[in-house]
Amino acid sequence: MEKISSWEQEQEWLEQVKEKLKLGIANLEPEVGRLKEQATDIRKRFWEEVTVNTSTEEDFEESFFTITQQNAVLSERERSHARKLQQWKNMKRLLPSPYFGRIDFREDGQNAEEQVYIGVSSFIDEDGLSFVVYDWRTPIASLYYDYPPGKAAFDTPGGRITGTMELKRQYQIREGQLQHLFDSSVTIVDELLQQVLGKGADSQMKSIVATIQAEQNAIIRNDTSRMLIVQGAAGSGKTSAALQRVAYLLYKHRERLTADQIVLFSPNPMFNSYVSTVLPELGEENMQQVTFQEYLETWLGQDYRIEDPFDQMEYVLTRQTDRGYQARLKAIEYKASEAFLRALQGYVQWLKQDGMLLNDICFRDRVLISGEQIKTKLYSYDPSIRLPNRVTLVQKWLLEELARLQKEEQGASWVQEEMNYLDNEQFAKVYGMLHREKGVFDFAEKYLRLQEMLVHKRSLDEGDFDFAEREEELLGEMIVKEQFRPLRRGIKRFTFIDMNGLYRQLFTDEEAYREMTGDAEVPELWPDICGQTKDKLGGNELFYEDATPYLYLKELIEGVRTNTQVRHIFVDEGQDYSMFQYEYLRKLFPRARMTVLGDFGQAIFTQATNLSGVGSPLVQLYGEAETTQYQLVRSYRSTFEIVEFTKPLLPGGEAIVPFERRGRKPVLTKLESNEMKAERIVQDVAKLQADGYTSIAVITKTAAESGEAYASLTAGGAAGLLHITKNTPAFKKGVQVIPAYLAKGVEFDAVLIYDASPQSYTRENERKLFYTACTRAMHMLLLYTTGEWTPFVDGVDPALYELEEH
Ligand SMILES: Nc1ncnc2c1ncn2[C@@H]1O[C@H](COP(=O)(O)OP(=O)(O)OP(=O)(O)O)[C@@H](O)[C@H]1O
Repeated sequence: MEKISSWEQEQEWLEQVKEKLKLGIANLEPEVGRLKEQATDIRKRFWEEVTVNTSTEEDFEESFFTITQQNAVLSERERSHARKLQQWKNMKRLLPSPYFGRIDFREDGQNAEEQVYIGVSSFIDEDGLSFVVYDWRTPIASLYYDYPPGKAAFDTPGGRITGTMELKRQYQIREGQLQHLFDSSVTIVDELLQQVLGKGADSQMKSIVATIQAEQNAIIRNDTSRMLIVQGAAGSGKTSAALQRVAYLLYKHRERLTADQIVLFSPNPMFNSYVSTVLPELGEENMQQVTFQEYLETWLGQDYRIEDPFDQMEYVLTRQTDRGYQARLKAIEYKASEAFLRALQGYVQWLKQDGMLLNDICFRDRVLISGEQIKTKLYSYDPSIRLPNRVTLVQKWLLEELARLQKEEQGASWVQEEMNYLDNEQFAKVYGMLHREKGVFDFAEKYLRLQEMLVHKRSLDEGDFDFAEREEELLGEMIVKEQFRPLRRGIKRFTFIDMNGLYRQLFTDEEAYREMTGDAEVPELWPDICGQTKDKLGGNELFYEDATPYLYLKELIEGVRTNTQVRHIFVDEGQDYSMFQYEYLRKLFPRARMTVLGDFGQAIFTQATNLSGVGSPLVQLYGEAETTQYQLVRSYRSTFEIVEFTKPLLPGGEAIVPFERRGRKPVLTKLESNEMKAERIVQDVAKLQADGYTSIAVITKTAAESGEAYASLTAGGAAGLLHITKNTPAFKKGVQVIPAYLAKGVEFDAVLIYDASPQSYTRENERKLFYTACTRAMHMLLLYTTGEWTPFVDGVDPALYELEEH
């Protein structure tokens, strides 16, 4: 390829590439259509083409051979179709914007330099050999992200390649037209990034492939660590890096890894919808997205009503004057701690010797197998066998016992009675069941004949009589079996273990607790904590802070459920998960690698985990050798002015580096009354909208405050406000009223902090909430109060904001 340098040459090249793409698309189009037809056709005619003949061994072999052959042809067609379709889709995706970057690279020892154009997928020329566009995930493309012009190197499966990057160019191409072109040198800031970040917020996240920064690229491409921990400031691109990483892994391991083997844990369902478009935009399928709460519901939802983290948060933030508040706070902290984790492990050791609580297995108000019997059985096994293994043995024994008791039960008088009262419909049902049961299929056939005989009033001969008896026996068996079904199901679900009692038993007195847990430390206010926990359990409810420990204990006793399919777990907002949750995830997904992204500066939940640094428990999860930690300190979301204002809100915030994108300083407005405040906010929102901002959030501290704000702003004349609650399924563009903890992970053009007074934000746990709320703003941040300012603002240099007092 000739060296392309001027704007005209670039335009010409773009036209050529577009032509090539159009040609490629046109060439493939009929083929894609035809292949699809062919595949459906073969599927349709599959059985017409093969005649199955099993009369002799040869015939059978021949049939088998034809089927296998047909199948192979079909699979190949389908594979080829999938490949071609993918190529075709990729070309169509490239057409409006074929590439976003270019590097000219001269490999050491080579004379010629290569011009490498980079886009969202690869495009190979007609010759089938030369790349017109390189996928951003190819090894050579990493040069674009990792280096300024000059000496550079990249890793390939065959080793490291070194050389010199002569040129690094960025393009903005929209609807096939070249709009801008930037050449970067060592000193120039990333102009494309400037442009991208200057745009408005969207209700859905965008991909960042054109402007991935070197520090983010390292995270995206790390493919060696079992555990990858990213601690990054607000707006530093953690979620973005996570999503591009998913796309990278899917590309790199496309032969082995599929999107459903990757799970992303999201902070709330709304966030799911926010990020759900990024991967499809990159031509990849979405990974599985879940919230931890959904997991808890799956495993415990049948037995308990589980509080969700938002209700817990609301309690922590609003119920300071409640009796027992301090104890609950202590409990939340303790139940998320490593100390409690160890205590539960100690408890299971203790249970190995004694103390298991087991439920009677009852049937028709009778105890069939008593808890005592089960206990005796459990402790009769060799004590060196692990508890869950013994529980499994007991389970097996119980199922056998149940089968025996079921047989015995068949002679009981109630069975006879039931049989007499079977109406036609039930009879038919039982008959139907008999028919379905493979083993009694024959019997059912005979039964039919018997019925027929009865209908035709034929007298029964001796043989028939035997048969009727057998029928009765089988009917009896069916009846008992049906009634025993819940018992069997229960045993399979381990309901013979009194889990509620076992968890509750921990929360008795201090001495007993110590004894059962191998001398675990007891937090302050233990008696109150015990009372609260037991009250909840009594009503078959679980506090959020109890749900994971409860599940953890359950798994330690019953054996761990595992999912070996999943290969990658991503945990976003990772600071909001407790060690318990991590420990649980590690056990649940034994074959998965984990990527945890979070910001301790936004750790608004009491059970937060510090992700990085010395003594981070997260590093211990897989051990230091298997863990890589990254720090992201550059903040991309907010303007320079907003970042400078939010930095001092956090201890250690001075390490955060703003990106050079300028805007207005945050505006702090003090008003005399709530009415005036509402009026002013309504005016400000209108002004922001007039200035072209479309995504605006009035952020409150709690859901309760959101309700108030929504009412007072609506009364103040605001129309069409969106009131966001934990049940809102997806983001929409517009003006929203939203509690800070639901705004986690997302962003808005403008943020209005509804009440920045000391009443809302004073306590240490409110500092991070305040920081989280302020850092949602991309371009404008406005704060309001009717009295004093929160002490967190008092600590900020007044030169960093504009103050208006009315
Ligand atoms: N390299 C990049 N190029 C373009 N935009 C970027 C880049 N990195 C981050 N951004 C943008 O910065 C904003 C913040 O990114 P993201 O939400 O991924 O950050 P985060 O670290 O997860 O933030 P938080 O912790 O506050 O939720 C997004 O609008 C994202 O598109």
